[in-house]
Amino acid sequence: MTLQSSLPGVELLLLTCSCSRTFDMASFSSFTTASLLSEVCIFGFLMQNSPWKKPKSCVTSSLLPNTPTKPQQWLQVVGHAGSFHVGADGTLLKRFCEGEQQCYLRLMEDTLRPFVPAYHGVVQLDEQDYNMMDNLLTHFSMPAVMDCKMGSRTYLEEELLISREPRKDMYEKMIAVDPEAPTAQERAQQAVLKTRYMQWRETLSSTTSLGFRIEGFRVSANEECHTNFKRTRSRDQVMEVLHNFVESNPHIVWGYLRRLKQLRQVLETSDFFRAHEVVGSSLLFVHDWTGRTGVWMIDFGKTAALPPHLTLDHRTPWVEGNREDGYLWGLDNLIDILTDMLPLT
Ligand SMILES: O=P(O)(O)O[C@H]1[C@H](O)[C@@H](OP(=O)(O)O)[C@H](OP(=O)(O)O)[C@@H](OP(=O)(O)O)[C@H]1O
Ligand SMILES: Nc1ncnc2c1ncn2[C@@H]1O[C@H](COP(=O)(O)OP(=O)(O)O)[C@@H](O)[C@H]1O
Repeated sequence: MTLQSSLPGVELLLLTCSCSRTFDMASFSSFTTASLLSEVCIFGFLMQNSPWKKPKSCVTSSLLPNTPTKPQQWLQVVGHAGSFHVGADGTLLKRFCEGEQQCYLRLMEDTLRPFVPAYHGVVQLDEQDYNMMDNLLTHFSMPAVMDCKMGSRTYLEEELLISREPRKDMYEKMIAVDPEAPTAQERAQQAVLKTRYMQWRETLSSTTSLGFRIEGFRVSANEECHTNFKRTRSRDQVMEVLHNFVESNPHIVWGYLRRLKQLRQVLETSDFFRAHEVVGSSLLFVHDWTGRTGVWMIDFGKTAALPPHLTLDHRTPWVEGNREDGYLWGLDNLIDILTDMLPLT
């Protein structure tokens, strides 16, 4: 397979991946380390400037001015702090997750490939593995970026079955939004179960009512990231946020609609999509002042392969056991709302 990358080691790496669907992680990692040594040196250099350990929302990063390659901007709208490094040549490193790696390997051979960041294999940095992928902001100029979490459920079914300790951090996040939300028992424990927290977030936002929610966006480089959408639930509220993101520019809305309709068409026939429960995955919206727009699927950390006898239509409402995720239902609603944002002709 030929890859869109100027990194020779990376090409070699993916050739290895695509030849063998199952491989030994340990030998894969050491191969990676050896073949990408020069890249890792560059990443080591970049680490001094990386957003490691910064707060969870909206982390910006750019490469040093004397970096030999084109300077890159990167913005983390939401997600776990400390999971990313900006790589060289338009790449991004995300802390390794084997499930996500498996998804990217399959996606590189699926019709969805143009709708996800190109995947370049695993690299190792300070004994930590990373999945290496394209930085989707690379070809934009001072882009506006929005993260929409897709689907009507944000936790895996299997998480319901695992009995976990109630969490104090989630209790704190809950009362920060609504001090009345915890039950008497949760208040006494000062802790909530993760699935209870996730379900509360779903019903408070548009996840339950529309099958997607806006996690955050930033319109221009000199402004803050907006992430205060935990209570953005109704269709009208969502539309208002989308208007703010596109600055009511119909040209941008058209661009996004075209892309989302193409994505929907491909999702409806994708082998990968039919055979996976896609939970917690986002659509990353990117546009810039030139009018360029793009949307990609990102975050496959909680995307799980289904047993061979099971397929999903991604629109049927979820009941425990059917594993439906509401992804396409959410995409239908998102397309509908964007369509209603266009001026009447
Ligand atoms: O958005 P807030 O309200 O902060 O809640 C977050 C998100 O739901 C994360 O999901 P995602 O990664 O899909 O954005 C989830 O990560 P995972 O479920 O992926 O782990 C976090 O769980 P913890 O990582 O367990 O804290 C949870 O605390
Ligand atoms: N390939 C990418 N290109 C550009 N930005 C990305 C890419 N992947 C993730 N991001 C940025 O990082 C954020 C968090 O990504 P995500 O994969 O959802 O992380 P987490 O698994 O920690 O939730 C996104 O909202 C987006 O801003």
